[in-house]
Amino acid sequence: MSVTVRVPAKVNVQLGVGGLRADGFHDLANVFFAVALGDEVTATAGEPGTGVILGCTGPDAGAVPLDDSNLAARAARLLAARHGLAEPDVRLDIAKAIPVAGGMAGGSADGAAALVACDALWGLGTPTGVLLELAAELGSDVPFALVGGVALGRGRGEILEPLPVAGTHHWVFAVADGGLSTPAVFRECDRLREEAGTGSSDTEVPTPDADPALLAALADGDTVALAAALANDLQPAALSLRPALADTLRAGTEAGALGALVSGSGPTCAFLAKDAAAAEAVAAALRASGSCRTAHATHGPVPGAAVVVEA
Ligand SMILES: C[C@](O)(CO)[C@H](O)COP(=O)(O)OP(=O)(O)OC[C@H]1O[C@@H](n2ccc(N)nc2=O)[C@H](O)[C@@H]1O
Ligand SMILES: Nc1ncnc2c1ncn2[C@@H]1O[C@H](COP(=O)(O)OP(=O)(O)OP(=O)(O)O)[C@@H](O)[C@H]1O
Repeated sequence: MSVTVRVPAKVNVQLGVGGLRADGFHDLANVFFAVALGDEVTATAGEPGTGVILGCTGPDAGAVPLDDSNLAARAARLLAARHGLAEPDVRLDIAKAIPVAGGMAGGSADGAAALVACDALWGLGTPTGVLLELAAELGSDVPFALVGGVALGRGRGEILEPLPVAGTHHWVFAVADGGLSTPAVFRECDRLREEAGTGSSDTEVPTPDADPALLAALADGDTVALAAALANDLQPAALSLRPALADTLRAGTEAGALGALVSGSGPTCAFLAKDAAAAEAVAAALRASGSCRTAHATHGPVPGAAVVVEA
């Protein structure tokens, strides 16, 4: 028996970053937006004693660790342990479309998908609240991949409030060569704040809040207003570590994108386009510009991790 779950990538349409907390995390005002570009994770019952076996396909499969650090494997073990089950015998096959270490929460998405797939495969019926708790244990971005749509994440991003939205927005994602480490980007953000003399701790940096203009644009389905309100406090840090991203942002804007920003911790760059045809044109221009490895047009918001096939 096997269960396949489809799970979205995210872009942060606002990423307000507070000061460094004593536990090493930053308080966020994190407006997550789920896009149709996504992974699929298939969980298949394994023979007794085989343990957790991982597989990954897709152009970037070689960059995905197929060991115990993989978030899909960690999710399967965490769910089994929560139900008092022994080491699970399960094969997890990841069809990878989300850029790896790209700031689009690809590993987190696979963790969320594995929770949902194993829950269905093992007939556990785990309540949503418990799945969200397990997701938060796996990482700050994992709960949103379960929920999808558009949501405001507070705390380190795991305390979610779904946001009212209207309509569909068309996005382009420019994928860079190589990834950026999320902790390194947060560290660079702190370093730049120290350098600017504003301080970097949570006693010095005000707690961020969601921008009312951004929330109104999302509620109204107004792409032009959303493009004007896009904001990412990690963008200066990502640009400092990878200055060439400025060329990518410029290339997409020159190709007619309404708005541009670095996605989360980067290095993927995200562009809003006025409609599907404009998104395809921006993606083609970005591919031709030589300022990124490839570019994908997609849309959102879309739902969170959900079963698509049970066989
Ligand atoms: C940049 C974002 O993708 C925006 O959604 C997330 O904040 C990152 O979420 P994530 O990759 O799930 O991060 P986690 O696995 O929870 O944490 C990895 C590391 O990122 C840093 N981190 C993460 C989240 C947060 N609110 N503050 C942080 O400082 C910490 O150094 C942490 O040790
Ligand atoms: N299933 C997975 N897919 C991809 N990377 C994974 C996975 N599990 C663990 N990893 C590890 O996590 C690192 C970060 O990968 P990921 O693709 O999640 O980055 P990201 O999209 O930048 O994350 P975020 O946006 O949540 O900060 C990878 O370099 C890899 O070592």
